[in-house]
Amino acid sequence: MKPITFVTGNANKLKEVKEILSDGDHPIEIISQNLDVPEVQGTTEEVAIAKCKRASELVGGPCITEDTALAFKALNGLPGPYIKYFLKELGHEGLNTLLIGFPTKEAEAICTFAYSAGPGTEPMIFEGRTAGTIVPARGPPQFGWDPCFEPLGTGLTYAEMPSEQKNKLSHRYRALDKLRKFLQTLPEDA
Ligand SMILES: O=P(O)(O)OP(=O)(O)OP(=O)(O)OC[C@H]1O[C@@H](n2cnc3c(O)ncnc32)[C@H](O)[C@@H]1O
Ligand SMILES: [Mg+2]
Repeated sequence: MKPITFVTGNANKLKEVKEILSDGDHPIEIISQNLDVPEVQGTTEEVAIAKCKRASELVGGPCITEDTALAFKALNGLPGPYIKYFLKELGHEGLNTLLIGFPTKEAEAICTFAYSAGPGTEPMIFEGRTAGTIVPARGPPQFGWDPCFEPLGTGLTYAEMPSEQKNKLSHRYRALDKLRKFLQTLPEDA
């Protein structure tokens, strides 16, 4: 199948997407474009759809984009799609501090891929979720909030896991599993 263009400014996302999609019987080749696409406010779906529409206009053809949200149960899903700015201003410690006084530290990592067939078309959405707990940072701080997210039942934060382990249970893996199945149905000349 033809390679697909992934528009992202995040090198860690790109690395994981390549690892996950190159694995298995039908590897999918990724071409990346590092473009800074403006992100609107709204639900994770609204943010993902608007970003993919804009990305396909910039690319001038089909593309995929990805949005990651971290939803705290005690905060009714916030910071959600705004986690990037919360992490930047508050750090790992601040994310924990936010939850002081709340009875639950439960959170959900949400990955939303969007596929656009080209400018002017309505993007399709593929979502993956992984449930976990917000904990004081453990493990190498290489990728975003990985050190303070512990998926349920693992006893390890994302940052403490080998990448093969994260890539088998992550929000990103679960969304890509759906996207992969869809991409395989596209005609060769799409
Ligand atoms: O260009 P794009 O693809 O938008 O890349 P971005 O870094 O701006 O990414 P988002 O807008 O989706 O913001 C998500 C934030 O969550 C972080 N993040 C994304 N996936 C993650 C993961 O699997 N583990 C930890 N942090 C992650 C990422 O570094 C950002 O700070
Ligand atoms: Mg972004």
